[in-house]
Amino acid sequence: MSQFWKPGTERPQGRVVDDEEGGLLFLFGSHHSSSARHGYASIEKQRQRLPVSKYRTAILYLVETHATTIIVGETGSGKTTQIPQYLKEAGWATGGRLIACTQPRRLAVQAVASRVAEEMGVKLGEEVGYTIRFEDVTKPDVTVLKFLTDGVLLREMMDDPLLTKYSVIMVDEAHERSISTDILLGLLKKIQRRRPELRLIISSATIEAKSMSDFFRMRKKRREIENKDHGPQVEPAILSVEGRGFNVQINYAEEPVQDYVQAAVSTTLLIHEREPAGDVLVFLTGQDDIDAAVQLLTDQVQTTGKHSSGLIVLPLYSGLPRADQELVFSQAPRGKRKVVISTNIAETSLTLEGIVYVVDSGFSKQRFYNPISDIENLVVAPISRASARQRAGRAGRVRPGKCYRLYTEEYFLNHMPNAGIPEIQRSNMVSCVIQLKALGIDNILGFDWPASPSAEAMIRALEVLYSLGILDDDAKLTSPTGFQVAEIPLDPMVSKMIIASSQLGCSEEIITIAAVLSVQSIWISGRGIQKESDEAKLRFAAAEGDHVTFLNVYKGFHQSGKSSQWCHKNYVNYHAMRKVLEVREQLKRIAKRIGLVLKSCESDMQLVRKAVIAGFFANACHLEAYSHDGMYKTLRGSQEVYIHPSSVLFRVNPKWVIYHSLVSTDRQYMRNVLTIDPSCLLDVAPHFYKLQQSNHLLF
Ligand SMILES: Nc1ncnc2c1ncn2[C@@H]1O[C@H](COP(=O)(O)OP(=O)(O)OP(=O)(O)O)[C@@H](O)[C@H]1O
Repeated sequence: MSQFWKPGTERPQGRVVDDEEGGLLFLFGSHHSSSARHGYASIEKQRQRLPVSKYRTAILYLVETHATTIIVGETGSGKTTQIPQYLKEAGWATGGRLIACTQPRRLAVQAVASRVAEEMGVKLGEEVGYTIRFEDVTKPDVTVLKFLTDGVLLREMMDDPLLTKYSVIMVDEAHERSISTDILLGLLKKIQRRRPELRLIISSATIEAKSMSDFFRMRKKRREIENKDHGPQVEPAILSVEGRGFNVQINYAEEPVQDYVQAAVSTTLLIHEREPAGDVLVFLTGQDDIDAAVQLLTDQVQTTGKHSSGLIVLPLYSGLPRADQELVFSQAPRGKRKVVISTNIAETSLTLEGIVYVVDSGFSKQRFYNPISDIENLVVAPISRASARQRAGRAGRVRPGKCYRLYTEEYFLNHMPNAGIPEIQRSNMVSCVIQLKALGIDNILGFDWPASPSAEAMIRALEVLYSLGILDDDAKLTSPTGFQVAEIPLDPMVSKMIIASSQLGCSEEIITIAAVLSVQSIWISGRGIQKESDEAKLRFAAAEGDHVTFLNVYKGFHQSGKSSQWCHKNYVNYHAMRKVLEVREQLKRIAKRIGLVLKSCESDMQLVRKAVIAGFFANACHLEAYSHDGMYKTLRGSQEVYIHPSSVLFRVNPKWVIYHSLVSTDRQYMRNVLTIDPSCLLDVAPHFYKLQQSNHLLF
């Protein structure tokens, strides 16, 4: 590999722990309680070896004496798995109180909770439990350590605004600055003023510690009052945990790579050919990239035949069904090498035990929102150095590892941004505004954020919510629509579409469509199979567009007995369809809970179209009369957009359409497109559109 790779000079990610007790490779057990096997070090010894264990007393002292403690430490130092246990051991979970530890991602919540349960020798769901969207694995009065996503903790606030059952809340991976983490931090700061006994722990990377500390520092007057009461110190404490896990050798590409998917595949094959045993974790950007890489790896393995028996390739992205996601935790059979190809879902908090090699493309899909055009795009963008370190840190957790960065060292050192932009500053704010409104926070513009979103984005969000009938003239949630939308954990436009479908009598169909829209793509696409997959798509194509086409696919899948062969034959992604089934069931449960009527309209697609328009009327577009290349203009904002090649309406170019989302490459492309009758826009959203005398629709 030396022609392509050059060892880097970045400070090593970790140190090699001395082999005093039984050999490096035998320090840690497997994910699912293997500590007793093969003479592995006992879990207690593993815990003691983690760098954070030397700080146990200091951490407990700071938490006792400070309202907020910010803990900074390298990846793998043991923050997530150990600190909640220390708190429990020190008595913070007595008297019916709970300790919470939040994570930005669902998969990490489950993985960390099961590891901590294993370390404590208890059954998951009893003393140690977790809650993620649609899934609660906790037991009332029994669970004392609870892992949850920050989004779920926000939802808990709707029932218990002061989060009274928690004694300590640890916000983990705060440096990721996910939108939910930032809202949570703003709200926790408010709660702290009303509940001085509540303790916060913010675990963060170094670069963010100072800004977190500034954010939680209270104003002088307040400080003086509270210090008189001899309560905890209100100045945040910062503790830096020194020490890391195992050594990770960093290798950089010698030249910039042209095609990171192909480069990731070649690097994986080289690792497989030349490196000793150990699993590989590859970071790409999204389902399309990952499916393409899985396909390429499988093809190359088959054509060369060289590696055929040795590789097990597993995709990992949020659109995969749970059971498939969990496969990444299983051990590869003896003599086989597992290759996990993942989005940044695996970037933080996860320990995949067999991983020795990490291949980092240097890219991830990131949201970028433009409040002027009101367009939010998921863009493939370079990651930050903080992310690159997190990715490298996925190797070296249970033994030394290697990381192959598919970019040059010069790029890493001189061009890669140090940290990413907080999500709240590059996102559409509609969901966030609804959440705050549902929590009774009316003065959204005056809310104390760790990083303020732009005023334009806020105003845009208020406008959109008003036009959807979710907020009233006083910017309060409407009843029942606004409150119902707040209960559905989806984009408000999708939620509004579901609510409208209940009134129109087509909720069964619309819930299916909403479930399909929640996965990235239900089609199998990739290099070399485009023609076949396009032909297969035509079998389901509906003149109305993609939404109705999805209903045809769902029907076919259902009639086939949910068969994987049927999917394979029709170039439909079986994983994605299983996820659709999962989400569909969850949405039906929520719909029932909030009093929606579940009903099918059979084949009346007019009703389906009307319901889609009720949510997405703001995304209406008109084909430009003079355009020969299918250029549309959005009615609102007059932005140039085109139908995405993956749409069944690509090249059909109907006159009027609405889209679900935009992707930006060389142009702005509309994904998931439906033909509409413009008069319907006036029926459904008369407050939003009006007819000009010349019969043109005006926004
Ligand atoms: N499922 C697991 N199987 C084996 N070892 C594990 C597992 N989970 C954690 N560990 C061990 O515990 C160490 C600390 O993990 P922990 O998640 O607490 O670290 P952290 O400091 O929070 O890092 P990060 O910020 O990357 O999440 C890991 O490096 C690994 O050695």
